[in-house]
Amino acid sequence: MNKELLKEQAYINGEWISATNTFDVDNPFDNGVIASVTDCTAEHADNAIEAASEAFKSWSKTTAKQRSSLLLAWHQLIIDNTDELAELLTIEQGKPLSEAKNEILYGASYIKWFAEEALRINGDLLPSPDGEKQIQIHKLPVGVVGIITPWNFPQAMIARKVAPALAAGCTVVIKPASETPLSALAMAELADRAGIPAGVINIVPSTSSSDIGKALTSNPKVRKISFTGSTAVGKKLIEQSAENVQKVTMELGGNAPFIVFDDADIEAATEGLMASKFRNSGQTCVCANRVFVHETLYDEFIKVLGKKVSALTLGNGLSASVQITALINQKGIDKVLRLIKQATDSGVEVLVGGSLSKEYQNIIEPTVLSKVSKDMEISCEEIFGPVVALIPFSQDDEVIAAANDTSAGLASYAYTENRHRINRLIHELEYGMVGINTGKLSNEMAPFGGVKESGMGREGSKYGISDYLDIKYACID
Ligand SMILES: NC(=O)C1=CN([C@@H]2O[C@H](COP(=O)(O)OP(=O)(O)OC[C@H]3O[C@@H](n4cnc5c(N)ncnc54)[C@H](OP(=O)(O)O)[C@@H]3O)[C@@H](O)[C@H]2O)C=CC1
Ligand SMILES: O=C(O)[C@H](O)CS(=O)(=O)O
Repeated sequence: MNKELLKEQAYINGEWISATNTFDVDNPFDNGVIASVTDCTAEHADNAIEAASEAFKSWSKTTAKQRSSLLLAWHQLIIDNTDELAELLTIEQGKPLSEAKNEILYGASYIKWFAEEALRINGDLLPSPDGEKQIQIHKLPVGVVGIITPWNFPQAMIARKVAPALAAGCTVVIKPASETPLSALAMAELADRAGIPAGVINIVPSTSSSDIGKALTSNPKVRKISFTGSTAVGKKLIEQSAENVQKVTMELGGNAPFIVFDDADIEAATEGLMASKFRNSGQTCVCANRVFVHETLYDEFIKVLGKKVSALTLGNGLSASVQITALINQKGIDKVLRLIKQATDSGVEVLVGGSLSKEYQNIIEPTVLSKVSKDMEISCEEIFGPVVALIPFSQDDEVIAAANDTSAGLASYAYTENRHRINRLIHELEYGMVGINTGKLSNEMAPFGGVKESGMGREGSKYGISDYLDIKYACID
């Protein structure tokens, strides 16, 4: 592997910084150690915040064109280094190389999108009630942004936050997941090569995540927190951010319903389910988590689906054509096996898979569970593994109520050709995103985000940059 982009130090104020302690990063497939990374403390975070605060003074005064061209230069370097970045991502996160390449391009698409959006941050000139004063509206960068990201998309989740932040004129301090810091550090190296000035992007890898989180939320110089991860941690960060009334963007856990109605095309619906469920071996917050299938299609559906799931290939993400790979760590494996066991102990039937692979220690077999009930733990928790939980249903009212019976509200999916039903689902499904006849929602031009306990704010699209801007109103007589 090309080691040029494998960085093991923190990146603060344009410098690569070592520390007394380091932590190991291992390959989820075989638990082999691939790097030893600087283990930052709260003091490093404080230094990074100071650097970002100082850099903000000049970065926020650059022109939109200057920021746009630097983001485009960064985008191009990421594209030019896609293969190296993808290989690094696969060895630290585990996903198949083909998916890692897609993630690099997906993350890069946000950088290109917000390079363009930087040029469209427009204010307003409004009429005043008395017709005599001038009402000016200015959109200004919020300031230093604290960013905390998860291990499941270690490059794209950073790009999806840093791109709008920099486009708006903000500067950032990033704590990547300790499972997967290498992708973040490689992106910093390419940002440096692109000419993004020192202090604009700072990265503090750390195993002391709560200390770094407290350093970010307790410092009044940090004006915003952007987080993707579990709802539990998101709630803590929202609570902590209240101390300095920081803005927050939260992309939290999901529990996506995937509803197959009686008029659905079974071939299309099973294809959509495969795409939604097995991406990243089921470790995404928008994976189909509960699969409701109309009773009239149920037997045919499980036959078609079972064949496709049984054909999935398992192995090392670096091997071509592998589709299902290791889960991120033992904690993730234990959680999925616990949910499967609780379901089977309650009488649920295993149609495909159901246990740890006999050939690969950290891979769970792609699994299909039949006749799951909506009240089982596997229906109430985010599975985060390659497991399909099938729930039969008969009435529209019943399945919409069941789909909404969760504190999550991120992604939802339905397969039907009935226009009236589609209109009803779009209005009645309590989710930030609804996929109709598709299992793939995410792209840079759409507003990604949830409602209820799946978070707040939107990432991507023309809406994504407003989370990094303040509105200033000037009244001139
Ligand atoms: N919505 C989404 O996209 C995601 C949802 N999840 C959900 O979260 C569950 C747990 O996954 P996991 O990766 O452990 O997610 P976590 O929420 O635990 O971790 C996400 C990020 O938050 C950091 N973190 C953890 N605790 C704190 C804290 N107290 N203060 C500040 N930062 C903190 C982590 O650092 P550290 O490196 O120390 O863990 C990591 O960088 C998954 O099973 C899934 O249900 C997970 C990932 C993505
Ligand atoms: O955190 C996640 O799971 C990602 O946001 C999902 S996606 O944006 O890659 O679909």
